[in-house]
Amino acid sequence: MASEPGARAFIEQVLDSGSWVPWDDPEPTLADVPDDYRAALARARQETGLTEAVLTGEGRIAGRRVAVLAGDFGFLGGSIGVATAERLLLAMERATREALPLLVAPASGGTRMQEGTLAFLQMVKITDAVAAHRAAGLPYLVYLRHPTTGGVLASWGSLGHVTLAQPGALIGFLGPRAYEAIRGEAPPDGVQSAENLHKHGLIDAVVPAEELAETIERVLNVACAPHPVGVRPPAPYGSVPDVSAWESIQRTRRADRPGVRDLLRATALDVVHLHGSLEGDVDEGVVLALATFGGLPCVVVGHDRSGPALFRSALRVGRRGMRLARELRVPLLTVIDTPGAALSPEAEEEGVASAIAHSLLDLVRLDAPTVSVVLGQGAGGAALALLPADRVLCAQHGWVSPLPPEGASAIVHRTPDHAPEVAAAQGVRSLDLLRHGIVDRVVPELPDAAEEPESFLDRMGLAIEYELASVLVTDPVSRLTARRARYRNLGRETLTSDT
Ligand SMILES: CC(C)(COP(=O)(O)OP(=O)(O)OC[C@H]1O[C@@H](n2cnc3c(N)ncnc32)[C@H](O)[C@@H]1OP(=O)(O)O)[C@@H](O)C(=O)NCCC(=O)NCCSC(=O)CC(=O)O
Repeated sequence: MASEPGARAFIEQVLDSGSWVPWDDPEPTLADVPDDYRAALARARQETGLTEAVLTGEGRIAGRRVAVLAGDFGFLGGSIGVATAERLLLAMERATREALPLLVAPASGGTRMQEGTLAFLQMVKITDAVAAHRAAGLPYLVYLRHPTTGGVLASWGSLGHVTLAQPGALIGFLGPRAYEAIRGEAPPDGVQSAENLHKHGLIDAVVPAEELAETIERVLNVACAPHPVGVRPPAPYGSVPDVSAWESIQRTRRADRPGVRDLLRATALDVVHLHGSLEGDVDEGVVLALATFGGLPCVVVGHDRSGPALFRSALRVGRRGMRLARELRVPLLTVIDTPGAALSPEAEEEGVASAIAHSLLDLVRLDAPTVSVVLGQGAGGAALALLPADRVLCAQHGWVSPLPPEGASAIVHRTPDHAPEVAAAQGVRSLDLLRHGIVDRVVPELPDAAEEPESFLDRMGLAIEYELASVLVTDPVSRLTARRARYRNLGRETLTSDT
């Protein structure tokens, strides 16, 4: 790929025109530098007009203040020495102090070889500064430019709430020059490309620099959205019709029933689809996105009914969504629409049950406000893993059952043929869920979502907006207390005492 435009060109391309304000100190200096390194530094300064391999400062994206840290590969391969690290550190600390989102855009050969191990260990303090910034609830956004390698990728380049990359960029841990020297052969073609890492769940999206500002704007519209001051409830819906469980189940299985992607398309704004766990898991069975509903922000984790059965990877992607909601301090919206988790030898061996348990563990105690929506099918542990929330909405034909009704019938009757009666007896319908306090509000379908997708989705979008507003205005301590009490008390009214 053609050589990377320098840090200055990148900054000009991405920030609002004329908004850049540099933060860098004039000339970082190192004592006791060998002559050849001193000469290389002087040459790099002369050739690039920069004083170090990173530029730091602030500017605006769509009018919003953002701190920016950009690497310049032309300066000693964008490598990180002690002075470079100091500059990064000071900028990260200032961004945290001034409560600014950070956009970091490295282009680097990694640790500066001329400075050796002391430079290598700088990764620790840079990572600590990233941790402090994230702990302050501030968005940390990464744009990986060509090339990004070594300790930069293995520290501040891989810790984004959202990670984007330049098309065609070489991105890898051990860069090809070192790989070939150490392993005696060139790395296979294409492995260290932005596109390949995206495919493997390590990068959310590959975005040209000229489109970056627009993507960052949407991310910040979600991550920095103001909280509502009040809540306007939607009109009441009237009573929930008494249709059979089996009729609802069949209606939710219609191929043309709208799913989470349709919900986002029809009712949300600022949608940024995220991809994978950023730790190497990808799963087409789950949607992870940032979005706003009526201006209210949320992280969306939803089952994609058009995707495959859920494996452990889907649950890991979901848990990333929970972490994002907690760290960015925005509500989590989960959308349940699954015929069930993968039932296969591989799923057993990779621990799908353990993944469900860990998802549930994270969700029941999640600090962030939570709203869940039973949009359609809600079979088994895969549904449960996303269900518990401060507020639970259910589409009229949505249902929740311990396993697919045919499986329940097989356990009780040794044949799947009694699924309709078993589903009725198990109380899986929205009407039953409402009666038991498992859901708070049932959103009508007239007569079902597939027959009136636009108006159903509008109704659901408004209901979500209302619930997001109500969880956002509730004080966090009482919200968490109420959530715990709700699940603690579930089903207790059905107990009798002999004494
Ligand atoms: C990044 C690259 C793909 C870029 O290849 P290119 O052909 O475009 O460029 P290049 O190799 O000629 O490099 C351009 C100039 O930058 C210099 N340069 C590159 N990386 C450097 C570094 N880390 N320290 C000091 N100088 C560096 C080169 O010497 C060269 O200088 P001149 O022009 O004067 O000759 C390659 O350099 C590469 O594969 N590097 C290895 C990356 C890597 O594995 N780093 C790990 C470092 S250890 C580390 O970071 C810690 C860890 O891994 O945890």
